[in-house]
Amino acid sequence: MNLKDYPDREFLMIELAQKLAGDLNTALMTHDTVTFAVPGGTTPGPVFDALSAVDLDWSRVQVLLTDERWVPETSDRSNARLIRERLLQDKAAKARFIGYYDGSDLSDAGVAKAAERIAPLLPISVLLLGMGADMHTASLFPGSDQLAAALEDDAPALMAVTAPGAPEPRVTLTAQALKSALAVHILITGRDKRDALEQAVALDDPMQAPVSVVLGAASVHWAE
Ligand SMILES: O=C1O[C@H](COP(=O)(O)O)[C@@H](O)[C@H](O)[C@H]1O
Repeated sequence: MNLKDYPDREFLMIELAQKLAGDLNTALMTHDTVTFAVPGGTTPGPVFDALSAVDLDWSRVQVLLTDERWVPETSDRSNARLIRERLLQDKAAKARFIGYYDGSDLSDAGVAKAAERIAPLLPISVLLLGMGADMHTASLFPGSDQLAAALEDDAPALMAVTAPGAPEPRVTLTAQALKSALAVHILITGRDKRDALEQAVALDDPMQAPVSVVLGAASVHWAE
């Protein structure tokens, strides 16, 4: 793991946006289209704001979510809503967004269809992940009934999962889809998440600390 410590959050968000833009540009040099997988949640909004203004060939960028809460975009818990409002703006409005939520009840058949839809977009070219203070990443949650299956090497790329204590079901990219990404960045802020990161490194056990599946390959970007 490569840990980058920034003097403050504003600097972190701008620097990380530049780094992601550089990785996307590099991928665009050798591929007609590239896949950019991004998290939802409360942390990445400012990175998306900065990235949306960057001049790159967004028309060849396919944006996927690392995970989604199974709610419509009218909900402020919708990760797709965050992506539309903060990333798919300005220059990045030309990117193609492939969301998961389709208004159906979350069924195995529905998730299998969504997994089929994203299969041609894999492997991920550039992956940005968040992490919770409970060491979850994407929607791979410690204590989730589906975690062991989602960590299997032969798991489908996308699975329906439940997060302990969360109000709605979710879908998540599984460990194998995340691990196949060519460039991996994790964005965390605050002392509690820095402590959680250190705990994840010490545990080195994906069942207790799911984020550890990607730590070996990741650059972790942190500011207080
Ligand atoms: O529920 C989620 O949590 C993580 C972390 O979110 P944050 O609010 O602590 O930044 C996020 O990466 C994931 O995409 C989201 O669905």
